[in-house]
Amino acid sequence: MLNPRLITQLSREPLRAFQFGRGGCRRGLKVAVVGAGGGIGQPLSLLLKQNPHISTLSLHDLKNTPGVAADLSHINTRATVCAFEGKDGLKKAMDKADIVVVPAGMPRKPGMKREDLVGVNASVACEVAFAASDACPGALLAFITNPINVIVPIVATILKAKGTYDPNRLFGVTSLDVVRAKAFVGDFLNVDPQTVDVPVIGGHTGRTILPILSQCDPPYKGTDEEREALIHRIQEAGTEVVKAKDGLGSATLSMAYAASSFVNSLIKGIKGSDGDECIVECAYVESDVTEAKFFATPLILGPQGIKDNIGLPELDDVEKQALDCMLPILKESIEKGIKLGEDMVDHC
Ligand SMILES: NC(=O)C1=CN([C@@H]2O[C@H](COP(=O)(O)OP(=O)(O)OC[C@H]3O[C@@H](n4cnc5c(N)ncnc54)[C@H](O)[C@@H]3O)[C@@H](O)[C@H]2O)C=CC1
Ligand SMILES: O=C([O-])CC(=O)C(=O)O
Repeated sequence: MLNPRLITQLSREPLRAFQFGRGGCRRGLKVAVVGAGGGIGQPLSLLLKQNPHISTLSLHDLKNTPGVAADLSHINTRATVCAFEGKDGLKKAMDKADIVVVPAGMPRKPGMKREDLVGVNASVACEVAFAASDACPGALLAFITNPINVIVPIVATILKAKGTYDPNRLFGVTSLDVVRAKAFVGDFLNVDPQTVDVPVIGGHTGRTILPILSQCDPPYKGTDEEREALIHRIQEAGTEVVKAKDGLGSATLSMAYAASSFVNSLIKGIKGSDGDECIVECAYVESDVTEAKFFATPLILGPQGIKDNIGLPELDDVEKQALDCMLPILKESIEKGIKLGEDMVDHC
């Protein structure tokens, strides 16, 4: 066990890389968490430490990762935990990673929209995209950083300019919308939410979050008013948490749960499914399913990331109207992201 004074001393060293566990990082599936010291990053790292397929869990943040890594390294599961800090540590943390999951960046405060975070968070995404191009060009990249609708097009544009873009390997994580839809529908129907299946398509702000209740399993039964209220609650659930936390940030624990489930599915895809099992997750990816160049739909995951885009679920008339309403909003965010990405290619 490393004693805390040694960690403090080490953290002043310029290399800023530490390994905890038996004999350093072992070969195997490597998952890097960028933003690992934050509200989402810490519980997400805890959940990922429990995945037996991960042999190296590589934690990066601007500071404080040695403490988080030392703490996690005492858990008796397979993954060796490595800690990296600062800008210099980013590429080292991501070196030859199989999966990079990114909960780095600023969260909302009450009164803010997710879009208000672009100014700060675009540069974080840009740094990660540049580092990924050099350190792990074949990795699956899962961005949690808001606003997802803009951040993913920024990253795609930068990766394209660097010649390392593979649309099957870049994901905006929207699984919290699915987790919430399952929780709220389960509550409404008075059934175990784990047994609920409901696709959520589109993007990750307000009206661009579209739960397809017509395809819910078990079938959703409610009046039109109840259905409208339920959809509105799913769309505004992030704001519900921001208000409840009253200035102390946005969803962290439910997001960590949703992101770890998503990463576990990516891992299942990489490892190959057992028999006929199909690994399906909704995520915001490059898409030709609608007029929007990026769009979340259910995806089949495989060893190279997206194996197949299942496309739009069947929609009823109300859902078709909601889709028409959301597309201009989503397209504007995507254009903004592409433009920002082009501007950042030379300046990041
Ligand atoms: N996709 C989704 O469904 C959700 C997305 N989010 C977003 O996730 C992001 C993180 O949220 P929290 O963990 O609550 O925030 P937080 O502030 O608690 O943690 C963010 C961490 O990122 C680190 N960071 C900032 N810039 C960095 C950089 N350049 N390199 C490495 N690390 C850096 C910070 O030091 C901090 O530890 C926010 O943008 C938030 O809006 C939050 C909830 C749901
Ligand atoms: O609402 C926020 O700012 C965080 C988020 O994306 C969510 O909880 O869905």
